[in-house]
Amino acid sequence: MIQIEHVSKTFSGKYGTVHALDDVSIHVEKGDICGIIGFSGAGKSTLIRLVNGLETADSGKVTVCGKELSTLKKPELRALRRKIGMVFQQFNLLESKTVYHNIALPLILAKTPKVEIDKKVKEVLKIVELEDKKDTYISQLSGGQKQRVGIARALTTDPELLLCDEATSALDPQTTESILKLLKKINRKMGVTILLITHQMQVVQMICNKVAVMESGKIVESGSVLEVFGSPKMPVTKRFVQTVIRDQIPDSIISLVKEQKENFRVDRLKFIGSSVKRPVISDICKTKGVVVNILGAAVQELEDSVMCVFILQLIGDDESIDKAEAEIDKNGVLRERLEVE
Ligand SMILES: Nc1ncnc2c1ncn2[C@@H]1O[C@H](COP(=O)(O)OP(=O)(O)OP(=O)(O)O)[C@@H](O)[C@H]1O
Repeated sequence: MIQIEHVSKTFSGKYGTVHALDDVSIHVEKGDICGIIGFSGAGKSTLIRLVNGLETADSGKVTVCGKELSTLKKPELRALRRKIGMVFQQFNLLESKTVYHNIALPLILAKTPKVEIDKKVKEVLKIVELEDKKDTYISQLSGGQKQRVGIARALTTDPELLLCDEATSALDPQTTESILKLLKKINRKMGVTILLITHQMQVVQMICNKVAVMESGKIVESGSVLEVFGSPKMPVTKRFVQTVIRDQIPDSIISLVKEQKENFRVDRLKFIGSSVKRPVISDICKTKGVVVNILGAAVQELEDSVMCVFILQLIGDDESIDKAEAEIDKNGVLRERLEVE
C-alpha cells in the first residue's frame, strides 16, 4: 500500500539546514495499522506529508496505492488523494457549520449529486455513531465527537488509506480509547489501511500491528508490535516501551534485593503469545537448590495477543541457577539478566 524507499528531505532556513528525513525506508502492507512514533521534531509529520503528496522528497521513491508520486501529474495526484483520508489532531472542521455540512464538504467540492451526498453522509454517520448529531453545530460538540466527525469526513471518499496525524493527542484517555476502537473497527470491517503518527506508545499498543520508531529523521527500529515491544533494541525504543510496560525492578524493591546475603541472579522474563500458556515459573520453582522470588510483574495486551513480564530473583548456587535458566530458555521465553546496582 505504501512503499517509501531511501527517502531524504531537507529544509533550509535562516538557522541552517535541517535533515527532516534521512534515508528513510518503510513498507506498509494493505490491512496494516502502522504506527510511526517519535519525539517532537523526529520527522513524523514530514513523512506523512510525503505520503499524501504535500511534500516532495529530495531523493528516494514514495509509492502509494501502486503509484510513484514523483511521476504523477496534478490530476493523477488529485485522483490518488481521493483514495487517502486524513484525520488531524485539531480536527480541522468548520466550527460554525453543522456536522452534516462538514462531512459533506469533500463531496460538495467534488460536485457529487445531492442524493448521493445524502446517502454517503448518512452511511458514514452510522459508522462513527453520530446519527443523532447530524444537524448539530461543530462548536456544540465535545472533542471526541469532533474527531468522530473528522473521521466521518475522511471516509466519505471511500479511502483505501487513512493517514492519522496525532488524531488522539488532544483527547482525554477515555475518549482516546473510544476513537482508537473506532479506527480499529474501520480497519477491520472496511479494510482501510491506517498509517498513524503519534508520540504516545499507548496508541501503538492499543491498535497497531506494526510500528516504526523515528529519531532525528531516521527510522531507528521497526517491525511487528510484538517484536518491537518484546525486544526493543535502541535506547529511544526502550524509553517508549517503558512508558507502557513496567519491565524494570521497582525502586522500592531494589534495596531489599541488595540486602540478600545468599548468591542470586535477577532475570527478566517476557512471555509472548503461546509461551504465556506454559507453566515455566512453576517448573523452575521445582528446580533443586533454587528459590524463586517474584520482584515485579506486568501483563499487557498487544496486537490481539498478550505479553507478560516477570522479574525473578533466583536464589541459590550458580549450578542450580544455571539449571533453572536452562529450563526457562527451553520454553522459548525471552530472558535477560538484570544487574542490580
Ligand atoms: N516547512 C519546514 N521548514 C523548515 N523546517 C521544517 C519544515 N517542516 C519541518 N521542519 C523541520 O524538520 C524537522 C522534522 O519536523 P517534523 O514536523 O516532521 O517532526 P515531527 O516528528 O512531526 O514533530 P512534532 O511531533 O513536533 O510535530 C524539525 O526539525 C522541523 O523543524
